[in-house]
Amino acid sequence: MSNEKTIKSALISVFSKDGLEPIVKELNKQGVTIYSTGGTEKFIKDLGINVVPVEDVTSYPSILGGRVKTLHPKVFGGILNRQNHDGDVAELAEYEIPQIDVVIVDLYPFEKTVASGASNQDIIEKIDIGGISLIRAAAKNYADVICVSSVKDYAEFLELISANNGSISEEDRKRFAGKAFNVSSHYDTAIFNYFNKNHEEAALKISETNGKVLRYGENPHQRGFFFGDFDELFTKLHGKELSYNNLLDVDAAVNLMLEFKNDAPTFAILKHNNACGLAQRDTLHQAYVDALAGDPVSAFGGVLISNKEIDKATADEIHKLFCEVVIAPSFSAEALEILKGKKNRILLEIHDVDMPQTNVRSCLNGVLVQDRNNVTDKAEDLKNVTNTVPTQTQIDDLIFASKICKHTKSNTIVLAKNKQLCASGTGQTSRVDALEQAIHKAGSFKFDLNGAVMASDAFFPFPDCVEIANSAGIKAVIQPGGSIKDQLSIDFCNENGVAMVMTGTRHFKH
Ligand SMILES: NC(=O)c1ncn([C@@H]2O[C@H](COP(=O)(O)O)[C@@H](O)[C@H]2O)c1NC=O
Repeated sequence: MSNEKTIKSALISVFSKDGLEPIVKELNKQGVTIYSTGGTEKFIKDLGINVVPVEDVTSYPSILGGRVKTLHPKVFGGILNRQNHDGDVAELAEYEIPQIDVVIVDLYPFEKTVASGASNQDIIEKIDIGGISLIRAAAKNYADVICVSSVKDYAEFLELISANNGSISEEDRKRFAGKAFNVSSHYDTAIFNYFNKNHEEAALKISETNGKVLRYGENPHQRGFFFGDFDELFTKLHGKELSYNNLLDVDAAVNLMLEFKNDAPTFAILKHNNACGLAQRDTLHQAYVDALAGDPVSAFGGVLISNKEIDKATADEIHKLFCEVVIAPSFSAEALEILKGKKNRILLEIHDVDMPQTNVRSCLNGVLVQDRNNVTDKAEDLKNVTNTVPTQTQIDDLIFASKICKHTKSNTIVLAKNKQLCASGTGQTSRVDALEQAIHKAGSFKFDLNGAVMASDAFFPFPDCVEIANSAGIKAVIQPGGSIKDQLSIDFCNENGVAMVMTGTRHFKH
């Protein structure tokens, strides 16, 4: 190992004292001089270990309620000096500055304080100034100093110092410096985002510290990574590693099923981010059977999601299908046993947490950001625009179809009947193509579209869609409205006894 340095002194200033004890004991065993701040100093003293208060170095007390305690040339000189620089060494001696070889800091918990709903004043007080400066200084001077900036790194640091009698290589010091700048930049991002809640500054700062290298990206020749806290949303119960495409499907499935979160048992099957089967029934087993009937061909290799615990009867059915992922709020013990029967099948228990309220995607040489589409069409939002008004059953189906439509790639047309997805046209370049695709698909799986309803993600520019739908037996339509030619579609519906409602809300999904 190159340029090993033996630790002789350490500055420790931590908010949370968790996990510190073994480190302090090891440093003490190795005869390291420990400098420390108020609460940390007391913690170390209480362990019966010698510690030098940082005030003895600075000859200043902690002032302004702790806002200034380590911010002093004698502290930062001790960290930032270059040990191979004669001028620095001379100045250290001249000003009686002690050399500091290790800095261990745990910052004030800014993000946790914001998340707790604390007052602005409490949040401001949790902006760590001294700690972040110590981290940056120690990391900058990794040539001589090692910086431990997170509890997560304590175990590794302890191993390093125990294994080599307190001697640490430059590679390790540099690696820890990288970790330190990860901590400091994440911390500043959180602070900026708190100050920039209303986007006064035209800047986007995203900091995800839980990165994961995926097997590959969308295709095997592309690299892929996921940056996010998967474990916050799911408990993975079984199966292989999730791929890039699995993650996209899981995202689509979760967002779709949130529409039915509090409804009767609902089951959805997705392929390539779109629902190819979805049904709502009195039992989950029946919901699954009827979802699968929507398109048993596409369901092969799909992602499955339910809004209720998966029971044995449903698991028995699912087990007959080759599917990549099954997501549910919970699985009964028997269901789990059955579904684990396929080694690679991924089983995810979804937690009851909110999805992010912002969508981000790459665009040109930058990123596009928008609010989440939080509008779900409800019965009270529907405006009857035709002489024929929909029946209650049709209204239920219209809302059901509109929820699926909202989560299907544009242009889309969704056909549904009795709370079952009959077929959809997805991602088509014209609305007529989407409708014709849906009718054709419904025909291939022997759906009788007489009495089915149609949902469209955006308005009908011409009356052609209602004309085609009527010919297929569809008698109720939901769409946002807003075309200058809306009246042509309304007139056709009136002449043919079709009920049409408008929502006023477009649900494009590109
Ligand atoms: N003001 C300073 O000079 C200063 N120096 C270190 N701190 C922080 O004080 C905390 C430790 O305080 P204590 O040892 O008193 O429990 C750490 O979170 C550390 O990041 C400071 N506090 C905030 O900026």
